[in-house]
Amino acid sequence: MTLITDVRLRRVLDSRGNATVEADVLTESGGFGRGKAPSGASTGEYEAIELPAQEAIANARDDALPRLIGEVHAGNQRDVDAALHAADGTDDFSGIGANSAVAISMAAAKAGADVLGAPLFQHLGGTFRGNEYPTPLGNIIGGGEHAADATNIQEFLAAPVGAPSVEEAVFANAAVHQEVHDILADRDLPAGKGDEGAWAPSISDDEAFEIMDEAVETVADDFGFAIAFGLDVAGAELYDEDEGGYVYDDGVKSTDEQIDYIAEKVEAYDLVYVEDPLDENDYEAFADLTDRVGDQTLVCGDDLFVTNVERLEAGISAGAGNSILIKPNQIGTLTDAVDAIELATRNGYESVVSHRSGETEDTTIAHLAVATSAPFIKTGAVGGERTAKLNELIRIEDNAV
Ligand SMILES: C=C(OP(=O)(O)O)C(=O)O
Ligand SMILES: [Mg+2]
Repeated sequence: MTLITDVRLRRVLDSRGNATVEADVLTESGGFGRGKAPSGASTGEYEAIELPAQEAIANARDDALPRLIGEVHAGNQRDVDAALHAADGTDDFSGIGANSAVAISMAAAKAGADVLGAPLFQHLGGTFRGNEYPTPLGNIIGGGEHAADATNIQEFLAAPVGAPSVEEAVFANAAVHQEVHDILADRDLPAGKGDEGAWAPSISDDEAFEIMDEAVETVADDFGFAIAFGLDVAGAELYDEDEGGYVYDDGVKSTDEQIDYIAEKVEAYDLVYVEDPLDENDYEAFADLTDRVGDQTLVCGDDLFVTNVERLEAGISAGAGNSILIKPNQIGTLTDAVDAIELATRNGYESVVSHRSGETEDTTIAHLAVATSAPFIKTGAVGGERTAKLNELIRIEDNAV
């Protein structure tokens, strides 16, 4: 029933106005699924390779489609993703492009769900899934590679850890976003938005910490549940070996100083989450920081692990981090992403399913988070390509998908 009968690929826009890959998968019995690839800006050195959209489409048409059409069932995700790997023939998807691979992988999953008449999360996770919902981490203030002339730390993230429902959590994050706008206006600080919709004022990181602290406290009082916050430091973007460490506007921190700095911020602000606090090649420094604060906060590897089971295995052996960011396009297929989540879970690492800074209206990651009972999802706070996922979570919770 789910035999793939056609795969159509086209170039569409992402949220930055760049070209990305959209895939449609059709099946024998009329099943249909559509997936779109997101795209990073602060990409990890070890990510699967995104090719220019037209090149990825041309290569996938030549190499992947003959291995899928009439050959593979969309309902068997492992077969679909194995065919994509076989068609690609490299270990980093530089043949057909991780953007073509992930778009087809997600489209096939949706076609499989369509044939079953089941929600995507249930097709991916099974019938016993759908009762646990991730806490959304909402990007509120940001800079780094996502906005010029703003904070050095890439993302200050609201974390509504006490929310009684996804719906309340999503609205709390939006309220923190509005509250920060009001605080910035009171301080006469103009701010545009970065790529993910976070405010991008020209302020120091210290001021951003203060503003976040004030905003989450105000909104927590209004909503009546605990809201904490966290960070994506995007340490690999700050790290410069030639400069001898992590380069901030107010100076360079050595690795030991960076560890102290992050540990102090965790203590001072009760941070519940710190992503990529250190460079993507420094498992040892990640392990040192995890020793220091791993019982108080999630130390999450994004560029460190790149959703890759081998890099995660190395991290587990080293004691580096206690959490992994899961970005399907970083590794190329849903199978690889789920394998990384399952390895993480078996080893006590928390999974945080994540968007990219360049996004589309695709909602697959909302379903993936529910399907795998991921405790967190990072997918912004406002902006259409972000609310597409947040609103889908609300619908999933409401049994409306
Ligand atoms: C979402 C992120 O940004 P990008 O997509 O630019 O890697 C991130 O670093 O976690
Ligand atoms: Mg990151």
